[in-house]
Amino acid sequence: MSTSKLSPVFIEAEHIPLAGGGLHYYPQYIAEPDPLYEQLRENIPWQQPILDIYGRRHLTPRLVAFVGDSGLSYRYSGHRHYADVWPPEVLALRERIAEDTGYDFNCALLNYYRNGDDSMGYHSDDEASLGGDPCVASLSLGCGRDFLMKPKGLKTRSRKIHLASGSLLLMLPPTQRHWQHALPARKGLAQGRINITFRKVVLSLAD
Ligand SMILES: O=C(O)CCC(=O)C(=O)O
Ligand SMILES: [Fe+2]
Repeated sequence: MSTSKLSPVFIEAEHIPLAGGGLHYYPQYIAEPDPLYEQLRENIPWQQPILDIYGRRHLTPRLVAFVGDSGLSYRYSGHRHYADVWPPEVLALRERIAEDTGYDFNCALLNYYRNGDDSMGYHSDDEASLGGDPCVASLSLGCGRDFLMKPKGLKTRSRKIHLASGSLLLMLPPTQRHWQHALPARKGLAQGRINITFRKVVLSLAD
């Protein structure tokens, strides 16, 4: 049997067990995140979709993009989104994450939080098109931000994880079934952050 030397990425990995799920957190998955952050911020065709919440229209409080394998679409936040082609640096990340974790993905949602006013509310990544129990891999670049989690049905958070620049958070099955997560606003924070969540749309289940 071959014994391969573990890279620092895995030595520092933290497993966070959750009742009905679990996380793997790799704080320094990317050694030099700043150039990648700048590159994506400048080159991704960011959009700000309009959300319909109880009949009122709101601009999404962050910028988004959706990339993936050709022809793939994914329904989230009330709209169907068609995948843009993979930017080469995001495709390379997908391949590296698949190799390192054993999970493969066919699309990614990118979120650009321009400053601390931008946010994402509580939700689960549990769309039918992701199949019953998806693994979601979340890569963070730029300003560190708090990521909150709470069991479905509870009002208050029960976990807070500070997502550092260059970190990778794996939300393991069946986390999406039992937990919600959010990225709250942090008033006064001037720096931006980009998060990429890699997902696998199960084509036969696409709605
Ligand atoms: O920005 C984050 O860390 C979370 C993003 C997220 O939950 C999502 O895209 O579904
Ligand atoms: Fe999410």
